[in-house]
Amino acid sequence: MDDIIREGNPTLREIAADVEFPLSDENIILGEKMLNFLRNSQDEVTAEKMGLRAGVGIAAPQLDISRKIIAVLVPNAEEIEENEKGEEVVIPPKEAYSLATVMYNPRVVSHSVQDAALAEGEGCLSVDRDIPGYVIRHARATIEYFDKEGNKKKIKLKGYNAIVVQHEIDHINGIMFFDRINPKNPFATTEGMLLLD
Ligand SMILES: CC(C)(C)[C@H](NC(=O)Nc1cc(F)cc(F)c1)C(=O)N(CC(=O)NO)CC1CCCC1
Ligand SMILES: [Zn+2]
Repeated sequence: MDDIIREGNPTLREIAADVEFPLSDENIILGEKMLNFLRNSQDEVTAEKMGLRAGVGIAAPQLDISRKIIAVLVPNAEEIEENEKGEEVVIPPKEAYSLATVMYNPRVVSHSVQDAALAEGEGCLSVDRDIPGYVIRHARATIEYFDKEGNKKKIKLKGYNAIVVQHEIDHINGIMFFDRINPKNPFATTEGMLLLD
């Protein structure tokens, strides 16, 4: 999985192919490998050993495979509380992840008029440079996709989950995050835009 291709590789600018159903074993295994890559990258010990940046999402084109497959793994934050002795106590989240899935042929079927952007801007596993600016995305988006059993799913996303999934769906359509930064004023905001921190 360390063979993540970098910007400049034409595959990142292609519109990837829809996957066929029933899924081939190859496409099922590929999805599992992508999700495992994200798990490994979020495990400090493994990430340190493999020199990985903690990933929350990845798209098949980033592995030089031009197919409409994405994997997302968004961790829920743990709570830090103080006990009666004033000691900090770490409370693990009820659910480890707010999103943990492989999506086949995902697409945005509807979205809010309102935009949103991460206040910190975005990066990308395929981009080895910092590109400042607000990446203008939909604040809320309804996503249709197929799961590995071939079931059609429809989910409504908002907040950070909406950002991650839009970032990955962009990859299977040949769009990079910096395409969505205002070239004249990278920190320009649109009417009513949400800034997520
Ligand atoms: C580019 C990189 C910095 C590695 C980014 N990671 C990331 O956001 N890590 C992260 C954030 C958390 F909130 C909690 C956590 F556990 C880890 C990322 O994976 N991506 C995915 C990517 O490049 N997919 O192609 C970029 C993000 C920018 C906005 C959405 C995804
Ligand atoms: Zn990316």
